[in-house]
Amino acid sequence: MDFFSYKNGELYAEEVPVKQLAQTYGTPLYVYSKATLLRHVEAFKNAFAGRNGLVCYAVKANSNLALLQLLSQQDIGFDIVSGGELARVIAAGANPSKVIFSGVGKTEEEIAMALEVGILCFNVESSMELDRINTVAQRLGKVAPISFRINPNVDANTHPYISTGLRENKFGIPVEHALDEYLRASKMEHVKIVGLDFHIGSQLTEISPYIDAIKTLKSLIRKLYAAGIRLHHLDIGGGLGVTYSVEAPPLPNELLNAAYAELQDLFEDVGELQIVVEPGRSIVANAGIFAYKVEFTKDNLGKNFAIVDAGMNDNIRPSLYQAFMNIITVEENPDTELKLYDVVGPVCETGDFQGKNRQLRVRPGDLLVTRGAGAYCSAMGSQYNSRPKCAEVLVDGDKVHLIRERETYEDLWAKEKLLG
Ligand SMILES: Cc1ncc(COP(=O)(O)O)c(C=O)c1O
Ligand SMILES: N[C@@H](CCCC[NH3+])C(=O)O
Repeated sequence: MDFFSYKNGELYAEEVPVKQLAQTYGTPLYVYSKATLLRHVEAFKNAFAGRNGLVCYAVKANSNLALLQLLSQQDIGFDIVSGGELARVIAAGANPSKVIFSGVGKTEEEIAMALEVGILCFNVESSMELDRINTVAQRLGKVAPISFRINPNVDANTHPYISTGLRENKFGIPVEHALDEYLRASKMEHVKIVGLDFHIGSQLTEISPYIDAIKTLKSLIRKLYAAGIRLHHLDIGGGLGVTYSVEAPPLPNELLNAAYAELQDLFEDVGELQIVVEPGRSIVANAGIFAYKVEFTKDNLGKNFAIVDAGMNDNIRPSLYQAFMNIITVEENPDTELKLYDVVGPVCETGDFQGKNRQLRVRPGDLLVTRGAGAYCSAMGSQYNSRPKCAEVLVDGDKVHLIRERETYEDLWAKEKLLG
């Protein structure tokens, strides 16, 4: 069921007309559907089919406090990559004991903060990071739970900027070094080995790269057990893709079924490990839309532009990854001529577009919507060109919650200081 659908020629978010939201809260505007978000969380939880699993939502995809609050109420954990994300999940009321800390550049302060609040584990991404965690834990009189993020050198078949499991990518430690690092960690007094992790990329539309990674890591896990190192969990990362246009990514239960099937022989030998997943995009992307207004249309010698009030600062995905995101009109406008448009923003960059060559029936003043905008859109927003960050609302049936106020001009320079 699509909670963003047309009724009488007009787009609704659950039971609220998008036009009404735009009138009340202005544009550009991010609109999220609570029912969609919760359905996606349930799909992951159910995919474990009663087995020992943990869903850790990847906060980077959308870190709005109210959304984190809603997610933590679903009794799931979080995957974080910074002290800021840790502070956010705590502020949202999450339990730190379900937080996994990923990322290649954890600072001493971030490690200390995570140890003080008692997170589930650090996904260690380098030899030096292991030493740093052990040293900080020693200083604080703690034992840090750790898991190594292993780079299995598999091709995730996705955009090069969001591929993370190849040797040439900065993430994780090479599988060839893994046994030595685990052995080193096993001798450290202030770390405790609890798991093994991989995350090979984002917007994956096939199961096979996950299975290739699991195959590689199964033999590593056997070597660890032979060396007397036992694990509590195996974290298979996030990365499950979503449908932006014609992609048909696997469903969470298809991924988990395939993973369990591949792991069966290992689990028979070493016992069943908890499986952790770190989904971001597949939880929030299609739970959100981005609504904006057409300010002008113009015809430059046969090339049509729809100039909108949303810029690359609000949603950078099309500019940064040439990402295709579906653009639809809020009113179906059957009487308006269908034309081919580049949907461009007000930012002074040629790369400032939401979509190119789109067949649309639009007039100035009309509202457009980019679909699939719940993930990596607001979260990657900036104030470039001194554009205040947009408002965000969460729709729940016929109720609307303003979950981020539109920034004011004063907010733009709130942290800046004039010379004395
Ligand atoms: C370590 C880690 N976990 C989880 C995710 C979430 O990925 P996705 O939003 O593709 O599910 C990412 C981002 O790719 C990541 O870097
Ligand atoms: N920002 C990327 C995904 C990055 C994944 C983070 N590891 C996107 O919008 O597709």
